[in-house]
Amino acid sequence: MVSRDKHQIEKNKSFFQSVGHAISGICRLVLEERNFRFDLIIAAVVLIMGVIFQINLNDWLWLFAAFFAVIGSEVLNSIVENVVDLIVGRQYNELAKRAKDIGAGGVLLSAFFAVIIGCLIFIPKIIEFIK
Ligand SMILES: Nc1ncnc2c1ncn2[C@@H]1O[C@H](COP(=O)(O)OP(=O)(O)OP(=O)(O)O)[C@@H](O)[C@H]1O
Repeated sequence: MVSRDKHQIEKNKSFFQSVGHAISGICRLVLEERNFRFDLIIAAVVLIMGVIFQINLNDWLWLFAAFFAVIGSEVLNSIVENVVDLIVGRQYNELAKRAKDIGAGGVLLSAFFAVIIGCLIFIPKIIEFIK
């Protein structure tokens, strides 16, 4: 979704205008970032598993922390990619590669954290279920 204030470069005039641009940014993430959509699908599956296994409040808090760690790093990675592309355009640049690879590394680390949280919460429950 493209913002209605297409050519605006001044500061937002109201809180609602700020929120509108923020929602437009989230829509861009969903529509244009494949990995972000993948994260949302995984989050939906984990949410369903949490309901099925009736996990407790503490487990839900850890899952939300893991979810927002991954989403946060995806957002930062997308910002890095866009800013790098804005600066270097479509030409190879060693510093551009470094910035993008580090951004991708941050996402990988947060995904690793989320997988550990998911395993610690669900593996005992799955073992209990199949016993
Ligand atoms: N301008 C550039 N100069 C050098 N290397 C680049 C440049 N643009 C991209 N790369 C390399 O290509 C990789 C992928 O690029 P980019 O992050 O733009 O693609 P992507 O498919 O959107 O990545 P992701 O899967 O993380 O969303 C980067 O991690 C980097 O190694």
